[in-house]
Amino acid sequence: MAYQTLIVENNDRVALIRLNRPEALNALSGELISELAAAVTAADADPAIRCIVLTGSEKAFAAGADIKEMAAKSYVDVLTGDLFGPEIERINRVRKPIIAAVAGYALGGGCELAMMCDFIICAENAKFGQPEINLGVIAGIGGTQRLTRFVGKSKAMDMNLTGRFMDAAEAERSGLVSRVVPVDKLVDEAMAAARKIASKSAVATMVAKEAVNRSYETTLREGLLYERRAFHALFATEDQKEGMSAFAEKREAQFRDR
Ligand SMILES: CC(C)(O)CC(=O)SCCNC(=O)CCNC(=O)[C@H](O)C(C)(C)COP(=O)(O)OP(=O)(O)OC[C@H]1O[C@@H](n2cnc3c(N)ncnc32)[C@H](O)[C@@H]1OP(=O)(O)O
Repeated sequence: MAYQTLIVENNDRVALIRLNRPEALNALSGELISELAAAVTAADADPAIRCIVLTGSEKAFAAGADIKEMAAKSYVDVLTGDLFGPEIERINRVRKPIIAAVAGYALGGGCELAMMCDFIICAENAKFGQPEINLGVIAGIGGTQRLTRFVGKSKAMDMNLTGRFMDAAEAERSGLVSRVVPVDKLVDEAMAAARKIASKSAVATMVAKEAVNRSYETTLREGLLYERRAFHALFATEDQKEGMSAFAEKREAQFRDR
């Protein structure tokens, strides 16, 4: 499919999706967000793809929702049109792992989009923020909920109430990102992580993603039981036999996703 605001490359079982609206710092226009939802859904359905990497440019991952496009909308418009709702639901339903590779600004919806991914690798120049308060609104797709779970109440309040940005070092210290790398290594590092994930059992990978995400939505007791049962269930797969035999035989496992 041809996209106007994205560049999609499928490379060695990894879909690399680049947001591509440089003139607006990858602001999330209606067109961009619909194309992104379509691209991640297509990658999720493609049996040749095992992992997705989402990135932007060196200057901006994404500077948030497109303010100029939203400015004149009324309450009735955004409520009845469910602004962002359906597209974000589609992105959140992706079952394959998604890595956000963030350089430059990840603000508002950009920060929220990165947090929707399974983990974030960022460049040394990354800046995260929820500056919606400066526009007379609040975050609308995760900035008050996911950010609080990542960095705790105090920092999430600070960022949502003052609109201040967090740099890469603070983001790593706070647990928002998993690693920080030089800008020119960002995409290579994210692609290497994605290829590593692609080499594992796709069944175990999918179950692991679901189990970690479950920890956000349930009690510890329920989550631990869910995890244990999911672990037990993987003993019904050929990949469990292959993985454990390969360990004992001191060779690389050849997973077949069965
Ligand atoms: C998803 C929700 C519900 O949570 C809501 C949101 O996300 S609301 C949006 C939150 N984001 C912001 O408030 C960030 C807005 N952008 C900026 O503050 C600055 O652009 C900057 C600090 C990221 C970068 O500043 P600078 O380097 O000076 O570049 P600019 O000249 O400002 O920008 C270049 C160009 O991009 C356009 N731009 C930038 N951000 C947006 C945006 N969010 N929406 C629409 N357009 C954006 C900016 O207007 C410039 O274009 P021109 O005016 O020169 O044509």
